[in-house]
Amino acid sequence: MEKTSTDAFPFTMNSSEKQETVCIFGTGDFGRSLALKMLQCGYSIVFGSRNPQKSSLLPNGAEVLSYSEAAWKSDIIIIAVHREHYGFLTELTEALKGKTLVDISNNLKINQYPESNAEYLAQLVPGAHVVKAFNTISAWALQSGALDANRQVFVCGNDSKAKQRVMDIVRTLGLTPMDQGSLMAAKEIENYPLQLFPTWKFPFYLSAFLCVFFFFYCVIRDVIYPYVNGGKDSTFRMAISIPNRVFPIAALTLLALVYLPGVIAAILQLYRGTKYRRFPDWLDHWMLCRKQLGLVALGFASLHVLYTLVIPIRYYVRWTMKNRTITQATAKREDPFSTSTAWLSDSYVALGILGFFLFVLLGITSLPSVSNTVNWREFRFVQSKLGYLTLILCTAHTMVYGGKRFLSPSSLIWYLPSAYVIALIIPCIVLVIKFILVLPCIDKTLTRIRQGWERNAKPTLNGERYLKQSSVHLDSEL
Ligand SMILES: Cc1cc2nc3c(=O)[nH]c(=O)nc-3n(C[C@H](O)[C@H](O)[C@H](O)COP(=O)(O)OP(=O)(O)OC[C@H]3O[C@@H](n4cnc5c(N)ncnc54)[C@H](O)[C@@H]3O)c2cc1C
Ligand SMILES: NC(=O)C1=CN([C@@H]2O[C@H](COP(=O)(O)OP(=O)(O)OC[C@H]3O[C@@H](n4cnc5c(N)ncnc54)[C@H](OP(=O)(O)O)[C@@H]3O)[C@@H](O)[C@H]2O)C=CC1
Ligand code: HEM
Ligand SMILES: [Fe+3]
Repeated sequence: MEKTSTDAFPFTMNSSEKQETVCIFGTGDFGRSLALKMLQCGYSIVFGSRNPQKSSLLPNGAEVLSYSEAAWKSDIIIIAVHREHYGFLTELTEALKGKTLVDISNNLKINQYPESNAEYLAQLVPGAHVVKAFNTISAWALQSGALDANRQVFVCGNDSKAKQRVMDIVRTLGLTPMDQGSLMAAKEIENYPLQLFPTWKFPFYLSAFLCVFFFFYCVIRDVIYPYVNGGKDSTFRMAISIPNRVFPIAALTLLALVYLPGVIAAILQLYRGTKYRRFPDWLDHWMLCRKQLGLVALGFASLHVLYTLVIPIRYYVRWTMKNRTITQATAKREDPFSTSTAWLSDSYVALGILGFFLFVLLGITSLPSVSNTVNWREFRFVQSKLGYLTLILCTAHTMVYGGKRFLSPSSLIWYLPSAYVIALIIPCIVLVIKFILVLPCIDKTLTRIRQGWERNAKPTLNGERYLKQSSVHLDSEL
């Protein structure tokens, strides 16, 4: 078949160049999508198929042969077949000798097989050079061109020439190859698409725990206590009142937990007198999911704002207001205006609004399209300085909300303080330590340590000088 189709014109390759022929085994979803993309980028495609006659829906311009015929047509063969069906390849050992086999397969579960699919393929066809690639790209994304989200193609293989050729193809397709080393890396690469939001796991479980804990805490104080003490049914509070305590408390706690690892890291560096020792794993991982923690916190803060907006239209609130007015009228008693209460009430709402504004600003700067337009220092300024300001404002909002009741023994119910008092513990700890850390004498030492100065500057015995991993990670994340 000649390559004459209109939807397959070359634009990346010089038309005078001889077109490279690539063979694709398997005419399934992925094989077809990849073929279409490669034809558009100027490659000649030969499909290998069990039923070359019956194959349908193939892109115009591609040739379809039997597996054994197709194998002789090209040096590069992309195996777009599920691992379970690799068996037929053993019969083609002769034709595949010295050729580059590209394994693109995925499994259904992490660690489904003892060895990676690519290593299994290498065992089946010992004479071929196996390269792992493309498994993190979906057939749908290849076809629809919606590749903005993920242009990275992880590539690994033992033969560097074969690997280079595959990386060239990846580049020609407008994707970015990421060399992951030898075929030993295949197992990890095969696990990538099977992972479910790995950096979101910790924030997710933590916020679920916080919500459940504070929900039951508030139920005890706001529902069970009034029932036990006066037979009052306050269960309706579980719909809005209690969520509007739980969500802002979760937001404040998570926001504080975004900034806690930074101060722990600073204390560790001061204590050790060097920045060249690796942080413990838990701290490293905590540092790496701060962005996710922050975004989850922003989500909860937004919920709090929405719940707060509906307060005036709530039946319970309107009833309470009306009833108070009637009670005062019948008792001919006036409620004197308290300027200090007015100040407290306006202040805490104003602090909340400002805090939320900065919170949203942090969220906006974390969008890649925005963070790409600011430099590293500007990003740090927003995330670190304005981030602390957000934490200060939100903490102040909560403290002033507590106002005169804050820490008063009368607000204890069954010895339990109000939920927001508990929620203030972590933010206050973070802010106090941060305040100590920015005192000039301590800040000076910390800055010197972070510039490479070491308190005991003699060579370490085992020569281990780890880079501060988390900051490296943070840099590469941007
Ligand atoms: C809504 C929201 C969105 C967020 N989005 C993002 C995001 O997109 N990306 C992201 O990374 N975080 C994000 N975060 C998390 C958080 O804002 C940042 O991680 C922030 O940089 C943490 O600031 P920090 O001062 O605690 O820590 P760090 O900036 O890690 O450092 C603490 C201090 O140490 C200094 N320091 C740290 N490392 C070094 C070093 N190697 N050399 C010299 N000095 C050093 C810093 O200058 C700083 O003063 C987000 C948070 C929220 C609430
Ligand atoms: N779909 C996707 O988005 C992605 C898929 N992958 C990987 O690509 C590979 C192919 O996936 P996909 O195209 O979706 O799968 P399909 O089931 O759509 O296609 C598999 C193809 O394998 C061929 N094949 C060879 N031997 C057999 C056999 N014994 N039984 C059934 N089929 C056989 C068939 O082609 P023929 O009839 O021509 O012989 C078939 O069309 C898989 O390893 C998958 O993990 C990787 C990333 C993304
Ligand atoms: C537009 C912004 C905001 C407004 C208008 C606002 C308003 C309010 C109001 C009216 C209350 C009292 C709720 C009640 O009576 O039950 C409250 C409580 C609270 N707010 Fe906000 N808030 C805002 C933003 C924030 C933000 C960004 C945070 C923190 C991340 C926050 C944390 C809290 C906390 C912890 C409480 C105490 C909850 C409780 O125990 O009742 N608020 N806020
Ligand atoms: Fe890591």
